[in-house]
Amino acid sequence: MPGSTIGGVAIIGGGFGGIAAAVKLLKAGIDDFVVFEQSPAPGGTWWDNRYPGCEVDIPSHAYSFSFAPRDWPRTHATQPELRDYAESVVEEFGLRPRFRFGVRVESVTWEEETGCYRVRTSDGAEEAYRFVISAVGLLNVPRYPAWPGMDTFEGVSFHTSRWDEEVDLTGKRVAVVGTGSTAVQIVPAIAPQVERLQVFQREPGWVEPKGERAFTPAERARFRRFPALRRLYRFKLFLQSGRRFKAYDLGGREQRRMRDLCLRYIATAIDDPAVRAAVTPSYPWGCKRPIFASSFYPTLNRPNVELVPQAIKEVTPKGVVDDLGVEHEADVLILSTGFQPTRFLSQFTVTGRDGTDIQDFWGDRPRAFLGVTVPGFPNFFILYGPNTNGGFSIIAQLERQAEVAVRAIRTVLRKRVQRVDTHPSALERHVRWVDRQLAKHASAMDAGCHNYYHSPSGANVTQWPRTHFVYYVLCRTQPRSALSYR
Ligand SMILES: Cc1cc2nc3c(=O)[nH]c(=O)nc-3n(C[C@H](O)[C@H](O)[C@H](O)COP(=O)(O)OP(=O)(O)OC[C@H]3O[C@@H](n4cnc5c(N)ncnc54)[C@H](O)[C@@H]3O)c2cc1C
Repeated sequence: MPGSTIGGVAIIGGGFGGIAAAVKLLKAGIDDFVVFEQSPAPGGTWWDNRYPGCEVDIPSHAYSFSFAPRDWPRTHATQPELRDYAESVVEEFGLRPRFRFGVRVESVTWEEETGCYRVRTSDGAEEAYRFVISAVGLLNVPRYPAWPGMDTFEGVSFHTSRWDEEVDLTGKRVAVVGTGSTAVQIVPAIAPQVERLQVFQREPGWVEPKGERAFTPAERARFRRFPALRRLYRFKLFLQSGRRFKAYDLGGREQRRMRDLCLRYIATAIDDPAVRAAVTPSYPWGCKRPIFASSFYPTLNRPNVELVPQAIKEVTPKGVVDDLGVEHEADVLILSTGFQPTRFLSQFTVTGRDGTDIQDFWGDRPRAFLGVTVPGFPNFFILYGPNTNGGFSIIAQLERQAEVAVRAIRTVLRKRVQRVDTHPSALERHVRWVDRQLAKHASAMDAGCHNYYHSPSGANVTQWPRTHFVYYVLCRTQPRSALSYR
């Protein structure tokens, strides 16, 4: 764009990924950046998901930034606490003036002549930036089912990530569709309030008690007084997650241990033998995302709650029809049907060198070196990209990705070159390694469950196959030979 000013870094998305990128840039001494966020506030996942009972599944001292420790009141933070945390990190690092809230990025297009991306936004602006960091998340675009009759429903219907706060559920007949990580939080939270709650389950998940509790005042005081203790506790949580990780090995002892733990939990927490049978999965632990919930199973014992172990096949004006053809009337239909994680970067168009659209480059197999860079898309970085989901705390994974991006940007600036790009062979090697690791993983395509990890051709495109420590080491060591600067 001749004559126009060229910006430094455009960060797209103001969730924890965008915030991590912004702070890492500042810490590297790079302060020429902007964060585009379509919502009116930071937080991403924790801004969008406001359903009753929403909270994180993993311990908060691990699910927080290494550079922004917090005096967490509970082992697992609630959604309002996490939203507040996002706000407070934005304040602490003075990021607010860098945010452009309410602005959606529509496209980024590489321009060979200027060595910049043209960034087009929903407010009609077009600006040039030397670098782009995409932080638009993995679980950001809701998945709406295509059941026949959906638009004929006379009650109220909404997706869990678009919770309608105007709707009072008191005394209503409510149908929750889905029994994944979100539904198991909503069901116990709304059961005492509604007249009748039907929970539709297509396929059960392996559920383990979460063990959430408030920290005692003494524990909190110790963490405040001795920050090294808190760091040690965080480190211990990551170490323990390494043991859990072994359970993904199908033939291993840990796999059996996790199954037994979950089976014992079913036996002790659920009264009705028919419900116990219905919630018992027939596939290996770890095939689907493991579910952490301490109050879901006990809630199924309530007289006003019914588990319907059937998928939905149709919606009528009065309710839903299950796979067996039985109609269930409902006033409110809550779609706990998840997101569209395999459609990476569907939120905006990315055009790289020679006018290549990233979706054409990917076809049915979204792939990126370490999940972050893609050959032919210079100076472009993806956070929470292909095959990075897992590794315990996504915040930790996001920090590693932001570090890869910021180190590369700093190298471009230090070497006074125009661009950084990825050797195609480095990407192909990385993908082959990921595929080899995932072939032994409980989430493999043929392990026998429905999960959200696979693209239509069957490639697992979302999951990181090893622990966070392995990711950490690879992110520190591999970019040196995989990235080229000129
Ligand atoms: C209900 C739920 C529970 C979860 N629980 C856990 C958990 O227990 N542990 C865990 O590790 N992870 C969990 N996750 C995953 C969670 O998404 C990540 O931990 C993390 O919050 C992802 O941050 P992000 O910034 O990458 O993406 P997001 O939080 O999704 O943020 C992306 C941001 O990009 C913005 N955006 C998207 N497109 C555009 C555009 N074109 N222009 C401008 N802005 C755009 C969005 O508005 C959003 O604010 C959970 C996810 C969900 C949905």
